[in-house]
Amino acid sequence: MCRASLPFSATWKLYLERNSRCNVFRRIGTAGSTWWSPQCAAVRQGIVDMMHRALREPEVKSVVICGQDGKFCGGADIREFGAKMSGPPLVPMIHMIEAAAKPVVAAIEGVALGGGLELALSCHYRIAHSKARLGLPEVTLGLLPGAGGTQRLPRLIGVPAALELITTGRHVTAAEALQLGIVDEVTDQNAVDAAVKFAQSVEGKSLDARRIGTFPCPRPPDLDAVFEKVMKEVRRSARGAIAPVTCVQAVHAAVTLPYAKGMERERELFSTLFTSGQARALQYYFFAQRAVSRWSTPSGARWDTSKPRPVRKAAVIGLGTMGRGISVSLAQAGFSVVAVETQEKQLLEAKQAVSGMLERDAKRRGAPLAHGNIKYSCSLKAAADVDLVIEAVFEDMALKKAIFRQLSAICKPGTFLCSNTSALDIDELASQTQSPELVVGMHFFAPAHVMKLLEVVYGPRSSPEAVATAMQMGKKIGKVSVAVGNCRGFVGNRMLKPYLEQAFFLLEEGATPEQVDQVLEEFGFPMGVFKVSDLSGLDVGWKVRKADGLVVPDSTGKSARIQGGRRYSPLGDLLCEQGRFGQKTGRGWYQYDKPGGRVAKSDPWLHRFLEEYRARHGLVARRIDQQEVLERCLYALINEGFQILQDGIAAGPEDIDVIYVLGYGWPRHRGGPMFFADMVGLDKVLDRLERYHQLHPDVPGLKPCSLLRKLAAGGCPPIHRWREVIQKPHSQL
Ligand SMILES: CC/C=C\CC(=O)SCCNC(=O)CCNC(=O)[C@H](O)C(C)(C)COP(=O)(O)OP(=O)(O)OC[C@H]1O[C@@H](n2cnc3c(N)ncnc32)[C@H](O)[C@@H]1OP(=O)(O)O
Repeated sequence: MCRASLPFSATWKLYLERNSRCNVFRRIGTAGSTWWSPQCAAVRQGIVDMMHRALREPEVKSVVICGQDGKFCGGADIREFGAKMSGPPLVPMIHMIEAAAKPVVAAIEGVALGGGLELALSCHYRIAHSKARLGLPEVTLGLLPGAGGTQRLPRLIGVPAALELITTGRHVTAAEALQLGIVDEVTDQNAVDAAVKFAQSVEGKSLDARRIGTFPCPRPPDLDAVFEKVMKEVRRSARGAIAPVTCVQAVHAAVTLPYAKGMERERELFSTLFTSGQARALQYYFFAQRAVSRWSTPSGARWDTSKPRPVRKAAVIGLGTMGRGISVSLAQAGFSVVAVETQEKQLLEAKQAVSGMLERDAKRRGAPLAHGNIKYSCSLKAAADVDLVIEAVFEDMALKKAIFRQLSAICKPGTFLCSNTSALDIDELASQTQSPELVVGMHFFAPAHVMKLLEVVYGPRSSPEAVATAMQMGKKIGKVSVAVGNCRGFVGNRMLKPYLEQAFFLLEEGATPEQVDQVLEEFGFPMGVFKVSDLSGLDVGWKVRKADGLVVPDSTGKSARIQGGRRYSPLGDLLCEQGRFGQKTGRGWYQYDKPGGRVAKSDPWLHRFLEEYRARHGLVARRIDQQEVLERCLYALINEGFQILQDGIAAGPEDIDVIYVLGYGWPRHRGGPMFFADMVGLDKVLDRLERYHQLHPDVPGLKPCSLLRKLAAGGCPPIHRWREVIQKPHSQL
């Protein structure tokens, strides 16, 4: 028996067990990480050498490949993808294992992902621990499984199931893997011991039927129709991402070509993806999503020095759409929840709605119901003994202030008071309380129980403990929490403002909502800016603009287009004055078949309205090309992102990018707005902004931010080096 041990990324070691009785382990190789690094090369070399030796030595009858520290293999080290590959290549190694004349068994504990699963698929048998997860997540990194995964998996589990796993990158449990036929056995006991036992039980048996590469690929009878349908669906949901489409092409090759030719095709397709900008973007995003948990604030508070306080019981104040979603999230994560709504009728409605949401979700996930965790009350006093409160009432500063004053008097000392405000000043709320250091923002995104993003907003007085507690709370309820500073709109909504503003200006200059939306959707947003506005309700922004004094009594007059010396578009206000609030009224930038309708249709009324508006203001419509639409909307948003970095509101570009991908539909395969700027070239973004600002000097949002100028003047350093430039001003304070 030869036992080769393959740990995931931390330390790679390879052991030889001469025979299972004498248990002599010999270390063959140790490495820092995975397939691509020189250390990985040592691992591959170790496997190759060990396999040769195991096959040569007559006393070795079978081989078990297992991981170290309870993890089989998480696949390639993504950080090493740029490096030159050395050592034995992966694919021949996999073929060598499959061709072995002695049984090779994979003992899968922890994870078998990507190249790790492909290695397991080259083994003759796979035994998994019941808690193991398996998958081919390459597509989420802009790649395809390039070590035979696209050719072997369909041969093993059939084309439809393989297509689903490969194009989504979904991880499956050991139980599902068994059901699908990916593994041969699942055990609750020690998987390595089980694999050793299994290997001994199959010693000497024929392996002819165990080499997946030799299997014929099952061919669906209606092959063309199946692939046409899948391709259509994948193209629709990929929104411009190339990897899922390429994955389908690779699986198609498995069905239509002999194995060796299919492998060649897989390699060709893999190479095109490997060097693509989308793969770079997705791999950047993979690390960005992990980097945001290592938060820091300009005052020096940090994730590794700030200790969160335990939270067992939390209150949600205000049970509108957001409060309901937040209550559901908390209850599902096992928190005791006190849900407060002051009006009896609304409380009852909310209770029914929350119960319905919990029931539907429990059914969908096959999980137990979390009803028992929620107590409903009409009184704020019910929050007296909670550890943390999330206020989620209307976006009205006076109302929120009154609630914070009351909560400060009612809640036990030390209770964290959080607001779900999407834009209002956290410091102003904190100033209403006796302990401003306990106040932070927890900005959820609608629907709050579904959306993965949480902006945790620290004010100048928020304690590191309060930030750490809110960040940890977010993690516990399954959100990706991003710590951001306090300013109007924080990061996400602040950047949205110049984006929306440009969209309005483009309409004034001759574009239509359909044209602007089409350009943005082709870029990869699920919905263009006007469709999103219709969905969220045009009255929301109108209310804010009114509160800001931007909406003048006569929005049709000439002066309405200038506010505070800068260009302003009253188009949104004019629509609201007509009662056009979007989907909810059946009319907005588009028309819908009924109030609440969802399918946006072009509205001739709106086009006439735009023409009349332009005529009234002496604006001559011009032809606006796609490039201008995209650049003006996106570069204005990106420019605000640089300003946010300069102001220290976000600690790094990763924070902004994660917020935009998870909260605002920015296409993941484009990495996020700041990554996109890096890809386009900071000098090019600067140049275009300068040009647009020259043409529109009354639009401050188009004036390039000095951080962007500084980065461009400094030779456009790559995005991972921006922090060095950003952090300098803070360190000099
Ligand atoms: C021919 C082609 C051959 C092979 C192609 C491939 O194999 S591509 C890679 C396929 N594998 C993956 O995509 C796995 C990605 N990782 C994960 O899904 C999770 O990290 C995992 C393994 C399930 C562990 O999750 P957990 O929540 O326990 O930890 P976390 O995600 O926070 O990760 C811990 C740190 O490890 C870093 N890391 C994880 N995976 C990789 C990787 N593949 N390469 C490099 N680094 C990886 C992760 O970034 C964390 O470190 P940090 O410093 O915090 O960023």
